[in-house]
Amino acid sequence: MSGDVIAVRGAAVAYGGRPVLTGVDLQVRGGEVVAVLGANGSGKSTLIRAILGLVPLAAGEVDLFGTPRRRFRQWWRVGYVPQRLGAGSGVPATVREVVSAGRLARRGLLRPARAADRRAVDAALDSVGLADRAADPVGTLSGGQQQRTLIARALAGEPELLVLDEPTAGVDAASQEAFAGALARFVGHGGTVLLVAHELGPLEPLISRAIVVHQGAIVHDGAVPRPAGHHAEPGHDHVHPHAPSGHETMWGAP
Ligand SMILES: Nc1ncnc2c1ncn2[C@@H]1O[C@H](COP(=O)(O)OP(=O)(O)OP(=O)(O)O)[C@@H](O)[C@H]1O
Repeated sequence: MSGDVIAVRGAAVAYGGRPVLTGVDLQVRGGEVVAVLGANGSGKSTLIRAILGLVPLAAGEVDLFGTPRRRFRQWWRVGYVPQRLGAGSGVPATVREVVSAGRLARRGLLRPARAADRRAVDAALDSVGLADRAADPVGTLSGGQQQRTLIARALAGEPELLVLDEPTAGVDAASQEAFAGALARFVGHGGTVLLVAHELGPLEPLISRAIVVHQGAIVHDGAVPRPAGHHAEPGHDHVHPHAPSGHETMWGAP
């Protein structure tokens, strides 16, 4: 039994027989903020989805909070922010409704919301700077604000571990700053973070460790690597989460 929040040993994932991750070992300890970097298609999202059990492992093991993931039931301890809201879902939910959904794992579906639930939702909205938009339909928000809504939904559950897939990809500067602030507060309260990032931007000072995924394997685990090539130039403004193939990212080949 380890004190790791996440422990991955020898993990492999294949889609339709095609290996996408192989031989992945990763430990994340309590209080760490670990960034998962790598070129488009390298397997970053697949890694975090495998950790959460959203895609099956072809080999290897994952433990969450010291429990084999197959037996892990305490999902309120984990907040997950997927890559983006489904475009044009047409659901006219308000920001507060979406964020309140983050309380469900805490309170169970049948028990009515209590003051503590409302407080947690208010705190989460505040933390991402959306308190004044709480009553607005999510669809009227900018992409960055919608992304912040998903982050608030995860924070509302008061998780111990936050797993985020490209939380700032294609997001405006104000939303990036708001997210960095929310993350700093979460970490300040002892939270643990695993996040996929294309570029770190204002998150960089918060990152305690970076791993780089290249062609389905972890090729670096340690300090945040230095940006390379033209992406390192001041003023380079990369906002495309999914660059066309052939376009090298700043975290490209090791
Ligand atoms: N559901 C799926 N079915 C089949 N192949 C998939 C599926 N999801 C991802 N892949 C493929 O697996 C590989 C890794 O994808 P993944 O999304 O993990 O990469 P990524 O590093 O997160 O990329 P990006 O930065 O573009 O999000 C890619 O070649 C991708 O096309």
